[in-house]
Amino acid sequence: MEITELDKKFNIVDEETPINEYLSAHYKRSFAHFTIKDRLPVIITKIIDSLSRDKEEIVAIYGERSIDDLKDVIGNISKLKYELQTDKPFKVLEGNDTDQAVWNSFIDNLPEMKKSYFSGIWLHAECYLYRRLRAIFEDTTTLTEFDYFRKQKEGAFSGSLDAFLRLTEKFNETREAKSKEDLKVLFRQLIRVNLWGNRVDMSLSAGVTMTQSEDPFAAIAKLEEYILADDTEAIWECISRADGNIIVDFINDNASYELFTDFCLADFLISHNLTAKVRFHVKTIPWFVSDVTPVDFRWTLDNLRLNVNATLRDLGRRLSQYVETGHFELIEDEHFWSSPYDFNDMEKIDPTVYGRLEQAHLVIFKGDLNYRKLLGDIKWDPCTSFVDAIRSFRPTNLCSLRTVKADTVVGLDPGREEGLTAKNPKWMETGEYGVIQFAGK
Ligand SMILES: O=P(O)(O)OC[C@H]1O[C@](O)(CO)[C@@H](O)[C@@H]1O
Repeated sequence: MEITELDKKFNIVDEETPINEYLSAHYKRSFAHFTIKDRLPVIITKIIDSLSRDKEEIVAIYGERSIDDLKDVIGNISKLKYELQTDKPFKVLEGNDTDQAVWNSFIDNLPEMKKSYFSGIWLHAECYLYRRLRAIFEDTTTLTEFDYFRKQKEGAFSGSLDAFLRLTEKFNETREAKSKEDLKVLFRQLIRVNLWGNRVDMSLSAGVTMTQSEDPFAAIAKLEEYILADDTEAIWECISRADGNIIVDFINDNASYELFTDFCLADFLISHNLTAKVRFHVKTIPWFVSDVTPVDFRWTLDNLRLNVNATLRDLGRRLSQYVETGHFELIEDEHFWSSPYDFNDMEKIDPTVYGRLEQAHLVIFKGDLNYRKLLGDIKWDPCTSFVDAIRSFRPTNLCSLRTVKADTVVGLDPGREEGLTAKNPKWMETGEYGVIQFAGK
C-alpha cells in the first residue's frame, strides 16, 4: 500500500494492527482505518442526503420551525464530516444532556496523542462520532426526538417480514416441546438464529438497508462451519441448571431482524419457564445506524401486535403481554452503552449499570461492537481464551453472540486464523463468521 501525503500528515503507518495493540485508524491496513476514512464519511453523507430528501415530510411532522433547524443540522453535520476527514482533535460536548459530564471528562483525560479520529483508539473515535451526531440534533428546538436512522430501521423491518413469519411458524410447531432434550435442541437452534441475526447490520453496509430474505432455518445447517467458537453447551447448562427463577439480560444490538430473533429467544426462555424475567438493555440515542432505541423496541412490538398476518399478530400480543406482566422489561435509561468506555471500566464508571447486571443470572452481549467493548478494542492473539480477553469484567455469567465484523477475535483453535486468512485476508470484516462464547462467574 502506498503512503500518501495525507497519510504522512495524519501520521498513518502502512501496517496491520500489531498483536496486543489497540485497534486504530493509525494502521493503514486495518478495518479501523477503512472505517474512519471511508465508511463513516459515507454514513454521514447518507444522513445529509436523507434530511434533504425527506425535508417536507420532516417539516410536516415537526412543524414550520424545523425548517431552520434542518438547515443548521445539515450545516453542522457537514462541518463534522470535515473534522473527521481532516483529523481534528475531539472537542468537548456542549448542551445539557445527562451523559455529557461523563463524555467530557473522558475527552479531557485522553492523552493528546490519542485525541483524534486517525490517532485515537478506534472504539473511542467511532463512538465519539455517533455521539457528536446526536449532539447536533440535541442542539435544535424541534428535532431533539428525531431519529435520523429510523427510516432505514423501519425499512429493514418490513423487508424481513417473510423471515419473521417463517421463524414464528417454525417455533409455533415446537411450542409443545417438553423433555429437557427437546428444549436443548431448540435452544441450540435459537442461539444460532440469534447469532446470524447479527449479520443484518446497517453500519457494516454503510447505511444501506439490510433485510433477512433467506429462510433462517435453512441457513442454520449451512452456516455451521462458519461458527469459529461454540460454547452453546455451557450456555445451556448455565440456564437449564438454574431453578427458572432467574433473570436473563440482553445487551441488545440491532433493531429489525436481529431484535426479532432476540424476542424469539426470550419468548422461548419465558414460555418454557427457564427464566422468570428477560430484560432488554437498549441505547438511549440513535447509534451505529441500526441499534435498538426505546422507540424501536416499542414500535417493533406494536407492529407485530397489529400486523395483518394473524401468526405475527398472535406473537406480537404474547410478547406485548410479557411486557405488561413484567416477564419482559425494557431498560431504557442506561447511557453507558453509548459511552466510549470498554466494559472493563463499567464497575468504576457506571456502578448502577454494573449492579443491575449483577442481578442477572446470565447476560447475553449481542454483536460486534459489544464484543469489541468486551475485549477492550485490543488486537488479541486469536488463540487467547475469551475468559482472558474480557479480563476482570465479570458481573455475572456472560456470553457473546457475535458475527465477526472487526479485525479482532479470540478463542480460536491454533492455526485457524492462518487458514482463514490464507483463503481471504479480509475474512474478519465480512460478518460471514460467528462466535458463541461464554464466561462463567
Ligand atoms: O451491529 P454490530 O454487530 O455491533 O456491528 C457494528 C459495526 O460496528 C463495527 O464494530 C464498527 O464499525 C463494525 O465492525 C460493525 O460493522
